[in-house]
Amino acid sequence: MILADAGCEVTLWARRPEVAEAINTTRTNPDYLPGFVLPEGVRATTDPAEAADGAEFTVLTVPSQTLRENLARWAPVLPSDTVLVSMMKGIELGTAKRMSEVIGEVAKAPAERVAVITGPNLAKEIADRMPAAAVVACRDEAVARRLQTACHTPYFRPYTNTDVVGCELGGAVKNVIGLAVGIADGMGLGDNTKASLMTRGLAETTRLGLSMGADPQTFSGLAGMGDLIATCSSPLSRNHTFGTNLGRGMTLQETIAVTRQTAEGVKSCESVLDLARRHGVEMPLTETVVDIVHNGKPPLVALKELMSRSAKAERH
Ligand SMILES: NC(=O)C1=CN([C@@H]2O[C@H](COP(=O)(O)OP(=O)(O)OC[C@H]3O[C@@H](n4cnc5c(N)ncnc54)[C@H](O)[C@@H]3O)[C@@H](O)[C@H]2O)C=CC1
Ligand SMILES: O=C(CO)COP(=O)(O)O
Repeated sequence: MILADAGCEVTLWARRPEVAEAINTTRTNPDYLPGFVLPEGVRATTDPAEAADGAEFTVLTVPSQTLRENLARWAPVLPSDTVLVSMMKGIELGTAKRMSEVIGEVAKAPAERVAVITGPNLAKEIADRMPAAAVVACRDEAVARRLQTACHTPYFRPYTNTDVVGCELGGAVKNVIGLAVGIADGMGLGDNTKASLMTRGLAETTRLGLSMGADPQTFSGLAGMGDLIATCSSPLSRNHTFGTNLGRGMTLQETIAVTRQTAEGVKSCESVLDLARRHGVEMPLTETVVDIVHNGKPPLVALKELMSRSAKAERH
């Protein structure tokens, strides 16, 4: 929608023929976005070759853990000069790779042809054309500027950044912190708790980023603090909502059963922790989320343990 509103011709690839058909005939996706009419410049197909044909930008937004498998199928039909754009906020399980790394590897694309769009961009608010800012990151600033122009609309204001690592980490880790804040909300805890989790969550994200060569300033920008605020404040966030259900006492299986859309942090909390261990970085909040979500630790026990960690200086 944003790309079409900015004047691009857009072809969506859809898995199900009925979804492509609905988009082409009624300009709606009744399953995922009922009530929203897509702009004229958007059409859909189930044929990846047709979707990719002549594409200046190829925007990838499948659930992170399915990217490798999907992209392996699409890679042969991608134009050799297309810029591959990730909007995914996850880290691959098993390899602990960022999505841009998976893209580079599977599509054999150099870093100059891989970009990221991230920031406080809750889907429903974007579909409502409510004003939002975002970050368009690419190692090659000229490519970031081209993508910035391609997605700049009166309601969507993208800023460029060359710190791809920091932008991706900001997006992936905020989902984990969003789960933590949701759990706290579900437990009936207050705004002090929420603010403390968000701030210390950003501190551990920055710590990880620094160890991976990211620019620390990225984390106080839209890809870091901005996205963290949106996810941790909004009932529209799937990660936040997932956490709230857990905090209210639902089991993991019950929570999964009532969650239809992708909550990336549920899987990525494990790969973020894996990444942290590979870099020798302590991430106590991420570890706590993994314990609650995957190791069955009761939230109240996890909270007590978190609060009784040894006292530290704030910078550590
Ligand atoms: N929804 C949001 O507000 C935002 C989401 N993102 C990121 O976008 C990425 C995708 O999430 P959403 O589109 O929001 O999730 P979603 O759950 O709304 O949609 C996922 C789409 O992927 C399809 N899908 C599921 N499994 C698949 C598979 N194995 N192969 C191919 N397609 C598959 C689904 O049919 C659906 O169309 C995530 O990494 C998320 O973090 C980023 C910014 C905002
Ligand atoms: O990333 C998002 C907003 O920028 C959306 O967050 P959720 O995936 O938790 O809904």
